[in-house]
Amino acid sequence: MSKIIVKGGNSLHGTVKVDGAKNAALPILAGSLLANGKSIIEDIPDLEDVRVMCEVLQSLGVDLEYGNGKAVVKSDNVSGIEAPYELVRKMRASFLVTGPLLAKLGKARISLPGGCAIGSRPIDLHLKGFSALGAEIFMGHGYIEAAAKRLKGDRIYLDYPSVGATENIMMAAVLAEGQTFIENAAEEPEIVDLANYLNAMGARIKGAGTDLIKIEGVKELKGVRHQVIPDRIEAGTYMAAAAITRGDVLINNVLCDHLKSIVAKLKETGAYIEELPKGIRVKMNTRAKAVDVKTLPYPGFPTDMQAQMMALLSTAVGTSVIIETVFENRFMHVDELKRMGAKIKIEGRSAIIEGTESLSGAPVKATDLRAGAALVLAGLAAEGETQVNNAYHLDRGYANIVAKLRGLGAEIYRDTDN
Ligand SMILES: CC(=O)N[C@H]1[C@@H](OP(=O)(O)OP(=O)(O)OC[C@H]2O[C@@H](n3ccc(=O)[nH]c3=O)[C@H](O)[C@@H]2O)O[C@H](CO)[C@@H](O)[C@@H]1O
Ligand SMILES: C=C(OP(=O)(O)O)C(=O)O
Repeated sequence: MSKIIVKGGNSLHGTVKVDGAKNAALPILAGSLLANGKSIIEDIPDLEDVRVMCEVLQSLGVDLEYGNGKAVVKSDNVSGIEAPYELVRKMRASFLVTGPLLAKLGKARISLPGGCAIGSRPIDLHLKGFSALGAEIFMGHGYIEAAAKRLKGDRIYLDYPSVGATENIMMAAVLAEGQTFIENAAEEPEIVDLANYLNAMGARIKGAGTDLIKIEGVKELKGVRHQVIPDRIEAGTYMAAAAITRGDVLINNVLCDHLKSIVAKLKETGAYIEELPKGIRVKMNTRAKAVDVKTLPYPGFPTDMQAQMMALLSTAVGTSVIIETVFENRFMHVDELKRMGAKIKIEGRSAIIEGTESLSGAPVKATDLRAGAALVLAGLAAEGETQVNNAYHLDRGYANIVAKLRGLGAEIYRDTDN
């Protein structure tokens, strides 16, 4: 089981480049199932989750080559309809093949994703959407089966603006008969990127990025070339790394428009931030000031940055409150940060963080991807050595994190022997 070892105390300086967005690449790869002909998808991050999605697609009969940030995909001969337990249990986002399979082949059999370390994560909204489009849904033996001869457009109101449900329903609706309206849709930039890819393939989607998405079904989609947007969460993590180490870092390949809530909160902590056409510079001279944060669907503060922000606020002057509204159990990093000397109390969905001048390095354990990132950030600022165990969680979402941080002057390495 691999560990990341961090010796804290170095301020980070220099330039780091962000990769393509995991949360855009995954639905886009799933969406490539819908096309005939070749799609070339570029700026795909080199991540474990991407490799799992490629395995899922290949198991369905997709002709897929992946390497050096590029996937060449041909889905003309897809005949498989099943995403098995062995793959879905590795990555929940595998469930995103359901909409495309249902649209293209009229059938899908997918292992139920189940919960994970951050919450129970039901899929009721995805299924409600498929049913509204005319699919019959059966559940049994840990699998969901959905079937429809041809889906028919409808008006679907999401009780919550779920990212995955919006994407899955959008992908199901692009080949449906007639018009579909998704109301209270999620507005994340990754949904816009997926819609741009599908529209380039010939889909007719309007309103992606707003809470009302209109889809006019078409008969066929054709493969195209597409470049995945930069990862705003990876960018935010390096921004927080600059702030927690009181460094000065230029983060390249970012879209500042996608980072507004993160920029606003970091500015409140006292960071100097300079937005450039394709980059963002974060400089911090003093200890952060305490701030309050509430996670919300986009354009609110992202839940995927909550743990990293908590690491920073653990070292702030004053008391901060973080309210996590998106996932019911996304505070698993708290006990680990406390082992490093952080003073945090949980009250329901709120974490009350009394900033402390210094954290102390300790052996800790990543419980999920962003918890792992938060512990690495805390380790960068802590006195002495921090060992982040179960570091494989970080490989789901951060390509080359150790090399990137080392390039900024961090003393960090990976120990794969244990
Ligand atoms: C691969 C990917 O893009 N993952 C992101 C996606 O996850 P994901 O798409 O799973 O997140 P959702 O937006 O669907 O989930 C948000 C909330 O809605 C609830 N819910 C969701 C679906 C449903 O059918 N019923 C239901 O109750 C979830 O349990 C959760 O409490 O958006 C999350 C919220 O920004 C991010 O943290 C994840 O990084
Ligand atoms: C929660 C995350 O991903 P997933 O939805 O794939 O679990 C994340 O990226 O922080």
